[in-house]
Amino acid sequence: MIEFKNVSKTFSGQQKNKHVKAVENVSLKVDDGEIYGVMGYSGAGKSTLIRMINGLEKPTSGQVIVSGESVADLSKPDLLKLRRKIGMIFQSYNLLVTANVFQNIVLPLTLEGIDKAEATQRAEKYLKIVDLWNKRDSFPAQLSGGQRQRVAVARALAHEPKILLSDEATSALDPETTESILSLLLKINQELGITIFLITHEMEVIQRICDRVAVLDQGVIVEEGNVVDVFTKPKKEITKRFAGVSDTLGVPRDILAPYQKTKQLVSLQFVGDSANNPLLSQLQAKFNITPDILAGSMGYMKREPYGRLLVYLKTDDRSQYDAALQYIRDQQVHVEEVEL
Ligand SMILES: Nc1ncnc2c1ncn2[C@@H]1O[C@H](COP(=O)(O)OP(=O)(O)OP(=O)(O)O)[C@@H](O)[C@H]1O
Repeated sequence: MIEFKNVSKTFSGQQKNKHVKAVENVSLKVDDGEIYGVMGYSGAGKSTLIRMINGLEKPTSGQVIVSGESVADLSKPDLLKLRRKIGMIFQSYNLLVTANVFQNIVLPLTLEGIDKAEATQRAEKYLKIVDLWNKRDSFPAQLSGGQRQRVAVARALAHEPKILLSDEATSALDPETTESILSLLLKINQELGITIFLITHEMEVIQRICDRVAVLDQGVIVEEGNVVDVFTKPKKEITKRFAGVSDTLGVPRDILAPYQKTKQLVSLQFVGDSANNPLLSQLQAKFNITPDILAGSMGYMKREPYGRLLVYLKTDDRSQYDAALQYIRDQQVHVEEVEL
């Protein structure tokens, strides 16, 4: 388990009295086996936060506790021991360019004192898990970005960590390769039971694999919780920006203006089972309302179906309209009347 208890980190600048508050009073808990994401724009404090988990940075105040131990209070040998339980992958892969794929896994293990036979066995096991056993003799320069990241994942796993830290691991990759690395991380989490703590500025990463998320803005956690809750009911403007959510789903205002006169423009949000209901056809049958769909998107939050629609509920009968809104709510679909 990873726990941040009122953690702040201030860097003193080169000029006197110039301090940067990189992380401010952060408290969060990550349970064993979870995939936890911290999301924020550049400079929000994400790297500082993740580096405090393996003791690369020390908090100015507060405590970071990993597997029951306060990281900043560990002796050097104990910190080394803890770091062995924590793997890390980066945007830039950090592979040894003069070593082939196999040696990239084996060398760090032997440096750690693991004997050659064991190191060789682990290299084979984890290169097979990341599906790169056939590239064991290649050098990093001969691999694609996605393959390099897979080597980095295998190298981290070969130390058999309990926790994997991921620092923007997919930020340099195209969407398809990103997807393949994210499904690899999900597999590692599910099959090996490794807790994953990741930082990212990409909503898709959080949406695809995380159980819980913290939104970090200028060092402060502004929203935190279950991914579906945080992104389907975002409270803060920054979270809405990440979720790409505006009530009008990007439809230009002049196109919406004529609908606005009747004030029967609504945004609907479906999560889980409610996404499978034939709601719109029921509105027609039950309330004689013709729903006019102006925009929409469907997708998944982890394995949960999730959708948004911007709909004009066409009817001259206001009481039918009000009854329809109540009916929509009764179906566990989140509905909001859109004000332009
Ligand atoms: N060693 C340092 N000395 C001084 N200031 C620092 C240091 N490291 C980070 N900072 C400052 O702390 C703030 C948070 O930086 P951090 O790198 O943690 O953010 P980030 O969210 O990871 O950004 P990015 O995604 O761009 O890496 C920034 O204002 C940064 O300039």
